[in-house]
Amino acid sequence: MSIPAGANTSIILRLELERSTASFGGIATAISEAGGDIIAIDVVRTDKLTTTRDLTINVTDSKQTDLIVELLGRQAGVTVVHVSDQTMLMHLGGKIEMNPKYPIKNRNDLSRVYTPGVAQVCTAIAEKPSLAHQLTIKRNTVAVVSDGSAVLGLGNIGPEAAMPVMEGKAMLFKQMANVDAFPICLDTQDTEEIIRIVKALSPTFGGINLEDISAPRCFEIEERLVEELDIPVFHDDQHGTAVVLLAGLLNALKLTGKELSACKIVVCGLGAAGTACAKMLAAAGAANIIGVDREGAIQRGGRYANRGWQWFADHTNPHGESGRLSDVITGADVFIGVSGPGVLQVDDLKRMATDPIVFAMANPTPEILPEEAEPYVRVMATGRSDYPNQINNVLCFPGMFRGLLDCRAARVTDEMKVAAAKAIASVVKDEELNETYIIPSVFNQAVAERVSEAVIAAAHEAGVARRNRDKAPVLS
Ligand SMILES: NC(=O)c1ccc[n+]([C@@H]2O[C@H](COP(=O)([O-])OP(=O)(O)OC[C@H]3O[C@@H](n4cnc5c(N)ncnc54)[C@H](O)[C@@H]3O)[C@@H](O)[C@H]2O)c1
Ligand SMILES: O=C(O)C[C@H](O)C(=O)O
Ligand SMILES: [Mg+2]
Repeated sequence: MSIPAGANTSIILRLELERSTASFGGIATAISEAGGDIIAIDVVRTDKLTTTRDLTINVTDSKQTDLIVELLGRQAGVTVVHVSDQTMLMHLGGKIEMNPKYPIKNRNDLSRVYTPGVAQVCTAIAEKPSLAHQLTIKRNTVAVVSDGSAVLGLGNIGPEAAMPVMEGKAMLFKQMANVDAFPICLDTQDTEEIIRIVKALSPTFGGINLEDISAPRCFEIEERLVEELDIPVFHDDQHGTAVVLLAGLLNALKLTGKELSACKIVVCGLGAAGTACAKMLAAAGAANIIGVDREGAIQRGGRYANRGWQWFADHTNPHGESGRLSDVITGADVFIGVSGPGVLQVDDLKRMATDPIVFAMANPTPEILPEEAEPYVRVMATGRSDYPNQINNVLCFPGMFRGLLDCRAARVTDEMKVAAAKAIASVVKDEELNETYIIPSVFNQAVAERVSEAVIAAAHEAGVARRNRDKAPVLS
């Protein structure tokens, strides 16, 4: 079992201790020497010779766990019976389940929810398919679709391994915005096949949230589905990320007093998230964006087979800067990382402009760890929940879909995204704004509410809303 660096999880160690030889003081010292923090001790059983205890210990990564087990193994009279991880335990059997809205208590109920009564509802929908929005789960249900090709920053780990992330997204949809979301991980990474399957699934759903599908395939998949379906399709890693990034950056710039249009912004990792973030920043007025991927900076005027990179060649790097990240970071006001772990070094930070803003958003491990970066940056954010400024698309997708479903929007427009970004930014009041509070907490219920209201207003303005909010559902 591998726990990513800085994951800060808890493990439970079951220890069998020989009463005559084991020293609890020695055990506690060994754990603390390894960097672990004991937070609970439970006695499981005792007999004349031995005592068995469960120790709950906070650890930061697998190496710490391994060291604890090794040091305890050296203690006289101590046997490590097993190690379990609380994060793994929370995933036993998956994280979500389906529940009926009503109990079926008698034959009368049965004949309404099922045969024969249900036939009346089926016939009504067959005569008027749009009634599916009122008489089925379509009204409040979103498919979270992944092919497992770009799961967090873990890469192409396949559909089964993607499921825990998609289940987590479904939990967040429900908790933040009361949207019923269902994880669907596909055993194909073929663009045409994904489009065909999602189209075939669409009658069940009121919206499609594409998740963790790698660039550049994700661009074509989303575009075609938007064109060919009459329900909203939203690639979260592109647009959700871009929305939240813009919200955080607008607030961070208020602190540094710099104008977006005057900032040099380096975007590192030009995949789904990086391309969408750069497009959003350009639309908001950024004029000096430089995109960097593994091979270095994208050159203005260059030709690239990757259509995301071609956008960078056509629209960014106005001064023709070249080289690797460590070259183009010189003089940058803002670093946006959506690439992978450890890409940014402390020396790079030292070459940035005054009051640097660093959003190291790769998950689960950021481009630079906050504790390394903090002394050299003015505003720091990561994508993770264990850091105060969490720039994560969870601040967008629940409220975005709540709004889309409520007004039955046909699609997501650029205006809706900008409105969502401003709504998120507005939750942090100017008088509250500071270096460790540029973006609201994901637990702030006002976020999803404000995002959905902003999305509904923008949908009506753009003429893509198909349901007036104040209207009661009509059945004919
Ligand atoms: N915080 C958030 O809300 C959020 C949202 C979306 C994605 N992300 C993170 O962003 C990262 C990318 O996600 P994606 O969906 O865009 O994936 P993707 O596969 O579409 O793109 C990743 C890109 O990063 C590049 N890259 C990887 N390592 C690099 C390195 N060392 N230097 C330069 N470029 C590098 C790849 O070549 C690729 O172009 C992941 O770590 C993901 O977890 C964070
Ligand atoms: O899943 C997350 O936490 C954010 C984002 O969708 C990612 O892929 O990293
Ligand atoms: Mg994602």
